[in-house]
Amino acid sequence: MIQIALDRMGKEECFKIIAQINRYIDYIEIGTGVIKQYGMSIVQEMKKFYPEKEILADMKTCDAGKHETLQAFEAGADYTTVMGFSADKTIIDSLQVAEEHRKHIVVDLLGITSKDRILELKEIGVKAVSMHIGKDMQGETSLDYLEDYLDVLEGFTIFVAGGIDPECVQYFSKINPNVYIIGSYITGSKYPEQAAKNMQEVIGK
Ligand SMILES: O=C([C@H](O)CO)[C@H](O)[C@H](O)COP(=O)(O)O
Repeated sequence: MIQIALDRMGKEECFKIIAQINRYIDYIEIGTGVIKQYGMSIVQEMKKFYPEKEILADMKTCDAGKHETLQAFEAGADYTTVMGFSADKTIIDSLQVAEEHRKHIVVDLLGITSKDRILELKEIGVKAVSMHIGKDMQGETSLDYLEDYLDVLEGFTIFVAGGIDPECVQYFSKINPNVYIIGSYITGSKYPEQAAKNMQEVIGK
């Protein structure tokens, strides 16, 4: 499945892109910077326009788990993100809110290299994780490391993110992701619809 990540763009452009690529995507991510710009109202509007899509608010919560998770769900998000390096209490509080609302938490593993931490996350009840290479580290990180995590990722729903384009899908596919998060390859393209179609063809449904 494909999640489009809407980052570094204005509200009008976010809606324009989704209108163009709607048929190729399953999840719509409202990026962290976009939420910082517009607040929770853009999450609310996106869900109103696309109720059939899974809406993920990329809150990147690292403290005040209960409050921020509630903010995302009350705005209509189906998924919200919590950072893997957060205190266990933050993650557990977020998971609890998700359970109460029958919604979902994706724990973002940005910056986490310890397999033990991933196993701890499983212990405390995390169901979905995102193997994420941050914007500022893309191009500096060899993607070969991904398959070293296959054993500890077993049993999680796996999201992958970080500069994914048709050429590097082969590296990410080694960990059998459930959801590919694609941002700039589509949103930075002159032809977003064609780019989204390319990704769908490479990834398959
Ligand atoms: O989470 C993201 C990043 O930290 C910027 O906020 C992006 O949504 C994610 O990396 C996907 O975008 P691309 O890397 O541009 O594909």
